[in-house]
Amino acid sequence: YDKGRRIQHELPSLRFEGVWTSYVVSIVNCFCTKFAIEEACKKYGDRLFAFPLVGQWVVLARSKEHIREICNAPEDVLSMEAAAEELLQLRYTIGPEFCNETYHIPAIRTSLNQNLSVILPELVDEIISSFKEIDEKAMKRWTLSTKLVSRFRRRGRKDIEWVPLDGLSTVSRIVCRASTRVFVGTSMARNEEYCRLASKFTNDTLNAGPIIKFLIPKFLRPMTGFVYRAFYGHHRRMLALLQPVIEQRRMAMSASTTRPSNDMLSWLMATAEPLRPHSNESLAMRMLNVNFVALHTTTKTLTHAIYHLASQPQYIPILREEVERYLGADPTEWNIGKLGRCVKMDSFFKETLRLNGLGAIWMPRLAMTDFTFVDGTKVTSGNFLATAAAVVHEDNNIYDRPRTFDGLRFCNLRSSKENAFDEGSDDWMFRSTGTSESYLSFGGGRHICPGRFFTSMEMKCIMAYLVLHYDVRMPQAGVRPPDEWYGPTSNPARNVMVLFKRRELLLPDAVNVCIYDATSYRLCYPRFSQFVYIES
Ligand code: HEM
Repeated sequence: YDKGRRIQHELPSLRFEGVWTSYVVSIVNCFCTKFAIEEACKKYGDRLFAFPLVGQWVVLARSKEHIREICNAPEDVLSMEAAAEELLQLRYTIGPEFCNETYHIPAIRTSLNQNLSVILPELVDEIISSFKEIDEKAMKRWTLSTKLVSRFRRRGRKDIEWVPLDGLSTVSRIVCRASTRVFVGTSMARNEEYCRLASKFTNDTLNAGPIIKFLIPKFLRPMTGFVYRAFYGHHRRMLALLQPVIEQRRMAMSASTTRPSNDMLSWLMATAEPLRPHSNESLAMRMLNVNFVALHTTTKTLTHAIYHLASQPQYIPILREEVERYLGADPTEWNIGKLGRCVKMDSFFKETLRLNGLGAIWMPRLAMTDFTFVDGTKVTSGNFLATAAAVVHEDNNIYDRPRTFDGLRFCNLRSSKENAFDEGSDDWMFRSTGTSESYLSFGGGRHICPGRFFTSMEMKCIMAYLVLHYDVRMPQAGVRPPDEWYGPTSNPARNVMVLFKRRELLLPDAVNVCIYDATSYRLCYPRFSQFVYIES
């Protein structure tokens, strides 16, 4: 444990730098990591400093110059793969094959991103279907129980309309179904066992990694990993579910030269097969890994966004108006171009990720050789580096009123720039998928998140469907549940009920009210929450 500290003795660190005192401080820091990092940043300004996490010292960077250098450093100098492997003990939790071969990354980077417009209709279809499923189950249960209660308590109809749903698990269900539809297809998206396994695998892996790292001595880790994998049996269960689908795809691929379907499984097979044929086990495991990087990140972000929306319902009409204007009420007609015009919703997600990202420390890197920054600061081989992302995101030299959630912050910044909406302008910086040294939500450099375009599209479709069909609020008006922190990682609060109310969308066909739209000088009437223009 102390090795990292000793070789980094030339870097400043918060008080208590001794072997045992630093260990105690690291445990105390566990309960207030974000605050402790902020304190250190105040003390050391733009300098690099060493920060004790439990069992691990990490060198933190917050200045633009240092972050840029970390992003630009080659993999064999500052390695992201080695850092993730070590911090999450991926070799033992997921398996050595995952660490040795990462062909799922090019599949996401090229095939998924190139096919976004092709997969959009499937994604939307699954979102509609999962909302309907949740809706029916929850509404039935709630209406029944509320009716019974109301008989005794004489509650009014108003109460019955608002249905409480667990925020995190509802979002998790929708994201899992929508992503799985794009990754494997309809059969698995509707398979309860598959979705449960995909989410459980991520949680188990994220919990087991740090436990193995901090509690198990190195020589016992291979055996612990073996026992862990055998006990949980994620791979075995995934193989049992996916084997028939993989066999079917293989047959379709050998029968014709074209790919059988446009989903992640087919892209993985197409990427892997020319190099060397991959076993069914290997492909099933690879699918688990894609779920590992895709599901919890999207679920967390979308839940945070819904908590913001429900606690600040003034944003609902703003987002709804934008969705009605650019996407329209019929989700089957949504496309990438129309989604791209929803700049307010895009800004809402970007602001959510700024304030409620994945944690206080992002972009971990392991120094494979000694690394010297331009200002002369040297980080010796074997040390971990990372960025103090939460501090950067709440820096008042970069953002105005940085601790306040302003859902339209980036939209306003975008429109304040001349020609920001023109083709070829640099407005990408203000888009949710744009990154810079002051916005680190998707990392940076060669490891920048390749799934950010997909996740942005997915979250926008879900949110658009939500605001079109529901009103949301928190049980206690205006109160957002505080995030839960585990050391440097943050999560949206669990077991929090969000109240949903289905909107009355269906107006009678023969509407006897026409509205004069002053912007387009046309008459229109409201239908399906959209304005239908009367052309002649
Ligand atoms: C809101 C959702 C998401 C967030 C906040 C997020 C964030 C990140 C971050 C911070 C990194 C590390 C970058 C670095 O260290 O420089 C990363 C890497 C990665 N992400 Fe995401 N991500 C999200 C969704 C997704 C999705 C949906 C996918 C897959 C479809 C995905 C696939 C990956 C992969 C494969 C990597 C590793 C890239 C590499 O090693 O080169 N992510 N992501």
